[in-house]
Amino acid sequence: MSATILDGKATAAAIKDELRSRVKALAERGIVPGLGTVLVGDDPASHIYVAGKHRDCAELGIASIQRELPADVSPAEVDRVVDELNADPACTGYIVQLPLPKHIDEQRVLERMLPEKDADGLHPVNLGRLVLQKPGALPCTPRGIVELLTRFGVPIAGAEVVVIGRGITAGRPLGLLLTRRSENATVTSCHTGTRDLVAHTRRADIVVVAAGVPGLLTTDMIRPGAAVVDVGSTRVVGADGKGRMVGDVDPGVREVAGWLAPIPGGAGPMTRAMLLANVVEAAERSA
Ligand SMILES: Nc1nc2c(c(=O)[nH]1)N[C@@H](CN(C=O)c1ccc(C(=O)N[C@@H](CCC(=O)O)C(=O)O)cc1)CN2
Repeated sequence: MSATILDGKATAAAIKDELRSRVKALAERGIVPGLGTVLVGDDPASHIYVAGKHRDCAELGIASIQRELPADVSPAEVDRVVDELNADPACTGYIVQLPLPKHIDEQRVLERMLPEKDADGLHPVNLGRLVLQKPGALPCTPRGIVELLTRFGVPIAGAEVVVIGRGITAGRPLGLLLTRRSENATVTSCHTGTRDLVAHTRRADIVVVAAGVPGLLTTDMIRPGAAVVDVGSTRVVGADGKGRMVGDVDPGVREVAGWLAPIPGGAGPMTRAMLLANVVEAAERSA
């Protein structure tokens, strides 16, 4: 039996429709949310993601503020741009696209942002709020995964969830989100160095893979009927010389899993939709 596909593209489109009316309601009160982006360097994937974020904003009637900086920018210049967005009243929320070039300290830049303008939920204050189960912006990929599972009726409360990968944008905050009282899952945080990884994944009701290792999760590693969410995406060049994205989940898993959020078309589009939700919610809160 083939898995039910957790269609992130269609779900993100439905969420955008829901947000459109909320942006309209804000506009009727004279409030236009404005999303800022800070993009440093020439990483082609980052350029594509940021362009997608601004396309989404244009579709919904959210204003866009774009700041692009060269790969060899000085830390002081990045600080200056962050300070500028912190002070700009037209920018109601913004993100710093990750990863940053090696010579820029990511954590220092995130900490310089005003927590109330952090549209990505990656500022330490917002991550602390997540730990404390207080309201605040949530990281977009974890929020999108929980939303996707919920909308497709995948049981989360009481579920055994294994998250492979502990990065700051996906794996680590996802574990925190799923163990909140409102989600109530039991989470095991694994990584590529976990001893006997398969013993963990085989017990799980839900497996989320965000390790960036193509094909890491194979058919024999999951319980038949489990839900699987692919988050890791790696660009590879095929025999035809063309580039394409591959996930951390082996294609055979589709035949064993009960549900599958694939790459592409699963968690990625939900990440974009949740950024919009964070921006709209922040504007509603400030109104
Ligand atoms: N500041 C942030 N940086 C990064 C984040 C983030 O949430 N905040 N997440 C990722 C990149 N990202 C958004 O920023 C992102 C990644 C992937 C997708 C997506 O829709 N992917 C497609 C496939 C795309 C392709 O084929 O090229 C999919 O899965 O269908 C959206 C957003 C790291 N940095």
